[in-house]
Amino acid sequence: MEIEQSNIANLPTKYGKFKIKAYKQNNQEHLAIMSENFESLKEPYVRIHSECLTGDALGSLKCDCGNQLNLALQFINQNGGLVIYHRQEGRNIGLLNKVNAYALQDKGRNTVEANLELGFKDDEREYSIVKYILEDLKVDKLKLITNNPKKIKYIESLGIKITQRIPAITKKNIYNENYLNTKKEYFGHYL
Ligand SMILES: Nc1nc2c(ncn2[C@@H]2O[C@H](COP(=O)(O)OP(=O)(O)OP(=O)(O)O)[C@@H](O)[C@H]2O)c(=O)[nH]1
Ligand SMILES: [Zn+2]
Repeated sequence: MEIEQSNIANLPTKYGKFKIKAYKQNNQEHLAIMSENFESLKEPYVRIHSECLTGDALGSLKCDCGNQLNLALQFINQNGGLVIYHRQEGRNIGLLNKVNAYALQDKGRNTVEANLELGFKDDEREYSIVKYILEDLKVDKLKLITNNPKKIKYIESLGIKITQRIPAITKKNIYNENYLNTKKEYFGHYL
């Protein structure tokens, strides 16, 4: 697998100062966003955040992604660690297909039914680039910020030790209630 890497650069943000490094694999560009003390940490906090343009950049209320990203950046800036911004939009079906899935949700399908109706699996994400980034940054032990038990299993199956799970819970609203219920009941998220 051919992976291109950037140099490390400074990124001051409203949450505080970070260092960033980019990785490119098959036209998907991912980002490692590190706290300034990252190199000195033996067991960093890590958030693997799947891209959600509508939630992360547009303030969509249909999901919890934007709030989870804000929380994670704030937490990691204060407590030390790494956010991997994993550019697998729409659980890796891409933005156009996610909008089609949203159109089906407007007609009453839930997030899983919509994916299946479009011919996709319920979740198309894969984590090989995450393994690569963690190895590159010399992380073999971490505290993972997630509610997703499947994500924990995937990361552990890559040979990475998770010593603690930190919940990433955000507020419900009338637009994301169904989405969060499906995550809890179908995917088994700790919500
Ligand atoms: N296909 C599809 N993807 C969605 C939908 N809503 C959000 N997403 C994507 O779902 C991904 C986030 O996955 P989630 O299931 O919310 O959470 P997770 O990453 O598995 O688990 P956490 O670590 O607990 O956040 C992002 O890539 C979003 O773009 C949807 O209705 N359909
Ligand atoms: Zn989202």
